[in-house]
Amino acid sequence: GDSSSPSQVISRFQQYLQINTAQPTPDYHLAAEFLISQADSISLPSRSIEFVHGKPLVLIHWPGSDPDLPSILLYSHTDVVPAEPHKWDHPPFSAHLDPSSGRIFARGSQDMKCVGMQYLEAVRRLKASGFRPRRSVYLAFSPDEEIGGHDGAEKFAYSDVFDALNVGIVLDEGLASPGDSYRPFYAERSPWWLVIKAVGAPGHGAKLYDNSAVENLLKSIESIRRFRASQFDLVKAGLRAEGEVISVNMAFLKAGTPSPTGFVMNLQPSEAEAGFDIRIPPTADPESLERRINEEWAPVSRNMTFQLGQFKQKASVYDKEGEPKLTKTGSSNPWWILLEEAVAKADGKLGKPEIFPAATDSRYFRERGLPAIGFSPMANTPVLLHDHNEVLFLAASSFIDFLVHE
Ligand SMILES: CSCC[C@H](NC=O)C(=O)O
Ligand SMILES: [Zn+2]
Ligand SMILES: [Zn+2]
Repeated sequence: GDSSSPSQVISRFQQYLQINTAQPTPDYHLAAEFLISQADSISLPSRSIEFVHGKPLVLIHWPGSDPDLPSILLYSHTDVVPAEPHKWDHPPFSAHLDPSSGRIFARGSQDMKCVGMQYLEAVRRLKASGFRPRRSVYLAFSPDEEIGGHDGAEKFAYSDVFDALNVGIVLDEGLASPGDSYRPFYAERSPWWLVIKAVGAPGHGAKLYDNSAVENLLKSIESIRRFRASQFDLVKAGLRAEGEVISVNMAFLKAGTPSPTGFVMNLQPSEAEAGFDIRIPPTADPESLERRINEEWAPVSRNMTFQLGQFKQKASVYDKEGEPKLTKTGSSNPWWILLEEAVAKADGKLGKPEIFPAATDSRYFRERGLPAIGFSPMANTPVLLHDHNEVLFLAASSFIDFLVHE
């Protein structure tokens, strides 16, 4: 039948969702094969590029009538985070469609196979209507976002292939909106992965003494929790948005002396360690956080040391002058105006520009000085990315309407 009928659109979406591209062993080749077949079916040239062996990036080209103009890059990642199947109502790679509620259950339904498919379906529809864009449009489907993008977006953004595309604007992922307006993102927080370690004298489990490793670590944990609460309070009071505060969450806690039956109970361990996922908005002062870590969270005076991972990411959010890299919003950015107009034409509401709370591949494009807007059009939808029972509400998300209006 009509290749643009809703059931065909949904069935193609399901096919994409059924490809298991979960980290750490994503089936990138099957995904690439599927995406290339989609490009073929709308007669668009495509290629699969392996910046790193076994990790293809699929690049699809819709040539514009004025190819010298800066192009539009519709960007998405093909990998998804792992799922625990027994905790889902439907298997995470079944793409189960519940016909009564119009919900599709799948890992990647929100993050971000829905967006990748919307690009393709929008192009399919526009092309069938006879529309030809003035600027060239590129669709990039990239690997490894969920593990940092180093073998995907980062290599791509710094490649000759990318330079030759003469990209003027990048569209990438955002978040679903529990309310009825769609959420645009103009920046993102920077991840710092902090491990703090305390050492101290071991001793009898019955003895009260100062400076044990666990006591030293717990003092830090208390201080970190106070800071976390102060940030969270700003959000709860409505004074700051989620992306505007520093988040700190414990990722692991490690201490104890192993024994054949578990842990030695009457020995206070000589080492204790904890790991934290910290996210810093581009508007926060990284030096003051580093000071806090040095003086309060891992002070030498308490026999503590620390390690910070993902420091590379820091450079992506601040430029060489130390200024945060934010994509301009509102009337100072003609692309922003176009997005506002497109959403309005599709009878949608656009929310306030937000800072993305986690990391996306957009940072590599912003780092290259390009504007990048995070936009995953799903209104009236709970934010379920990385969660159990990740779902897309077919009726609530405008699915493919927006891009057709752009
Ligand atoms: C810093 S690499 C990890 C990227 C990941 N992105 C989405 O969840 C994140 O944890 O934000
Ligand atoms: Zn994502
Ligand atoms: Zn993700």
